[in-house]
Amino acid sequence: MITFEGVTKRYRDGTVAVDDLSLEVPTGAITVFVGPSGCGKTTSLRMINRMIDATSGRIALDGQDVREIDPPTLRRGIGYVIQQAGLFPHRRIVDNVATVPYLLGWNKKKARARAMELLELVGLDAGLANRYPFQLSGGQQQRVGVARALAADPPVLLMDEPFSAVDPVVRASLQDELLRLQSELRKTIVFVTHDIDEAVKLGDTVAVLRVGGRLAQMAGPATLLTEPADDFVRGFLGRDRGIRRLSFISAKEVRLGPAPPDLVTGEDGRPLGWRTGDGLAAYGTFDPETDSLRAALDAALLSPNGVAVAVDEEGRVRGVAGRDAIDELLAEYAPPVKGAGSAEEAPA
Ligand SMILES: Nc1ncnc2c1ncn2[C@@H]1O[C@H](COP(=O)(O)OP(=O)(O)OP(=O)(O)O)[C@@H](O)[C@H]1O
Repeated sequence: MITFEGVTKRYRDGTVAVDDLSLEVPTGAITVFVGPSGCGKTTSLRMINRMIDATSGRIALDGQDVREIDPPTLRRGIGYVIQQAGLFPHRRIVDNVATVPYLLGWNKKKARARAMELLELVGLDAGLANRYPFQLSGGQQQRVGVARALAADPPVLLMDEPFSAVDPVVRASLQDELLRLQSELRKTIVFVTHDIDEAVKLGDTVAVLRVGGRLAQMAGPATLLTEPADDFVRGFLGRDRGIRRLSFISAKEVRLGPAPPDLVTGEDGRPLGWRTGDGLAAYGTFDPETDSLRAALDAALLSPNGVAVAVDEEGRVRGVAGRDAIDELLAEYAPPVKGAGSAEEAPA
């Protein structure tokens, strides 16, 4: 566990970047620091591995004050991933990943073998190992950055906007990959982002900071979306807060009706499309057993007639949900925001 106890950072010019911050980062889970630009996210993160020292207060790692641990020892147990990966441009990918093992004095063979293992772990082809960073896409470089941070198997990982320099599609796949990795590795991860969607997707716990480095609210994503602490948090979550919340509600609740005859299915029971005058139109599907209400809504929006097709795990049609069935649940879980106050500070 990482504990912040009344931590303040005042820079030399008098800027108070973090003000009396107290919070706990649980072991083996992802804690996201989110908030508008300049709210002290990066400063808070870097005080953990002492790239920045706190002005006052205490940060402890499993009970030990980080100021009592010399920085190289401290950083050996803390992986660090930054935006645009920060790879060494003149080192091959394999040697970039092996950076920390080399520093730890491992022999080259062992360090490279570990690097190859890690490349596989983050989903990169072994054929990329001998390339240089500029020969990789942005998304691949970011994966290398994650592999490098994991090289010495540190229990703690600090990630500072690691996916913000890549396009939204690559970004979503990097996020999915991180969640997959985390389900295996169970690291203590502190993840900084200014993107609330990324925060609620990745965080087991989300800490919302406001400018001045003050904690506005710390909660699990579902609680954050349902019970924002104040107008600032409500404003930061945005007007589509209700829609985001749907991701945390099971689609099992959607009332299904029988599939109408104009839904054409194949012999295997899988949908082929909606019959129209001149062919088949697109359809959207969701699996009520595993998907969220958000997926059901997306499926309804994808179909020209607004009807979502419910399928089983094999993709076979189980029934359909019309907009009325989905609207019933939307009215319950995502009612229109009444009299939402304006945020003190606009989100980044
Ligand atoms: N070395 C420094 N000297 C003076 N002020 C600084 C320094 N580094 C950061 N700051 C200020 O401290 C505040 C917090 O900065 P920080 O980088 O921690 O915020 P952030 O939330 O990570 O922002 P962003 O999302 O824009 O990266 C900002 O007002 C910033 O200008």
